[in-house]
Amino acid sequence: MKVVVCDPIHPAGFEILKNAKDIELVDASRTPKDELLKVIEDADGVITRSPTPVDEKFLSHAKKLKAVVRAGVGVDNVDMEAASKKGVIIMNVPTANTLAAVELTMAHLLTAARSFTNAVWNLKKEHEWNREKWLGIELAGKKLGIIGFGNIGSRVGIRAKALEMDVIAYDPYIDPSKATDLGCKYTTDFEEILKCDFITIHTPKTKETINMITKKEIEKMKDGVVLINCARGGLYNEEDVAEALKSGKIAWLGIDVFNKEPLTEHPFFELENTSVTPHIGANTKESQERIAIQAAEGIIEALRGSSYPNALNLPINTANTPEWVIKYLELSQKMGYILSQVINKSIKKVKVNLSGDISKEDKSVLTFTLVGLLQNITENVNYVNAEFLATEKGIVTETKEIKNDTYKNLVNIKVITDDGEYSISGTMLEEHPRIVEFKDFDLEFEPKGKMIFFKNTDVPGVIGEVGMTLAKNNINIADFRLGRNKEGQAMAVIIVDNEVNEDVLNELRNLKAALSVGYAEI
Ligand SMILES: NC(=O)c1ccc[n+]([C@@H]2O[C@H](COP(=O)([O-])OP(=O)(O)OC[C@H]3O[C@@H](n4cnc5c(N)ncnc54)[C@H](O)[C@@H]3O)[C@@H](O)[C@H]2O)c1
Ligand SMILES: O=C(O)CC[C@@H](O)C(=O)O
Repeated sequence: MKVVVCDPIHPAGFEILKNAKDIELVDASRTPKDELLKVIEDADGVITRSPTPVDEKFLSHAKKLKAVVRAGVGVDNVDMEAASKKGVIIMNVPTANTLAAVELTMAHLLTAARSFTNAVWNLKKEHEWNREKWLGIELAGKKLGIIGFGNIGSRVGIRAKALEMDVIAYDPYIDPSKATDLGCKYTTDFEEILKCDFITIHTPKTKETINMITKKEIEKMKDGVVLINCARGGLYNEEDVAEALKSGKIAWLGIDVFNKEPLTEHPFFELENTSVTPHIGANTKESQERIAIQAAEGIIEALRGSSYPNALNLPINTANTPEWVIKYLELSQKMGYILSQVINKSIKKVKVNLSGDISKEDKSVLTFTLVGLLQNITENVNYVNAEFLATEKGIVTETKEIKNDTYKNLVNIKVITDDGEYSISGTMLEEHPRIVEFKDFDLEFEPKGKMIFFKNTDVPGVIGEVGMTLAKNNINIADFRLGRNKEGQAMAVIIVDNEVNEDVLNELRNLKAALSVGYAEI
């Protein structure tokens, strides 16, 4: 399997990839981005950092791509929808660079308080001894507003508390105790953040957070406020912030990330009251080593199919899913796969009816069912793209909770095609997967092996005729299950040991009592 490393990573990551016997490593970390598109054409996996956008263009060139590891946190440069449609699994390395980003934020905060970079520059490069000019302010006793109180924001809070700042956290998506347990105030009132002496942002770049600070918000801020952004370019509107820096409304901006990167010219670089760094939040020896190791291990595991650490577009996080749920998901996929083999008309609708605790997992059950169902219809279907592919094929899907008094949990799949409805139900009996209904007939069998589904009018002698036909073709019956209905019909599921070809199935179809004959193999 070919893994292309698209951006520089720590040597420890290269070492792991080189030592993996089943991996062919291509180091394209110094390859110009337009040439990279050629290199990734036959890549099974790639490792990227922020300079490599994983967009439609990238994805359309990488025809064999199965997984991408973003060696860092932010995935704002990954087209998640396009990747999911193509069945490409996207993973990131979420906490390996947290401390590095936290410490850079603290550096910008302290720099802002003491005009540190300017004082250093003034003495070293301009050779001036200016003690009066570099009059700073103390962080102690000042209010720090933190927007986004996740891995980085919360640790900035801890450090700011140690510097005796009053910390206010704004993050509508956390439990307030995450902030209050650390001695920080929690607010849902954004205006309260705007009234702080220092404001730092640590959110992902989303539709909601782009331009979170614009002229309108700046007007509500204190005169002489300090802004820090070590998260993503564009969370603060660059033009509006530049204007306020010029007027002195904002006393200082500490910034590591920009709307367009890389860049060497920017209005912020021309201003004295800014500290600017070239997106080095994650750049410490320790963090880069951790990231590279985790990224290399992650891509290998994903390509081997053993696990998908920190996958962002999988329908379920297998690490956190209870074993019993996984068994039901596997059963749903098998049931979908059985139906895909007996149905020969195009699918119009898939209904997943669930009963018991499994009904809480309806989305995952639907995904696994679709993977099974589409297996024979579509190439490269997987858990990431199954729903997209179903929608693309015009298949309507629906999940519903139903009542059943017989089983603790039940999964019923109904597939509607041009020639009618196909139904299959399954459950786990003493931890073993069992089909308990097929095409509205109650019967019980294990979804395994070579299965003939024989539907007939319920008249004497049919079982004998079926047995004779199979025997004549040297097909041994391993198991025989029968279900009957009130309309005088029967359904047999015959599990056989030997190959069953179309001629044998046609012989069975020609038996007088036969109504329909299907075949599936798992
Ligand atoms: N400069 C760098 O090199 C560097 C390094 C690492 C991370 N980052 C960036 O830092 C940011 C934070 O990373 P993290 O690891 O702390 O992520 P995280 O997911 O742990 O935390 C993000 C927090 O933002 C919150 N949030 C989301 N939308 C919000 C909104 N509208 N308002 C308020 N809060 C909101 C979330 O609830 C979450 O708690 C990301 O953008 C990441 O890409 C930058
Ligand atoms: O080094 C990088 O690729 C970006 C690091 C950082 O912005 C991240 O999101 O993890």
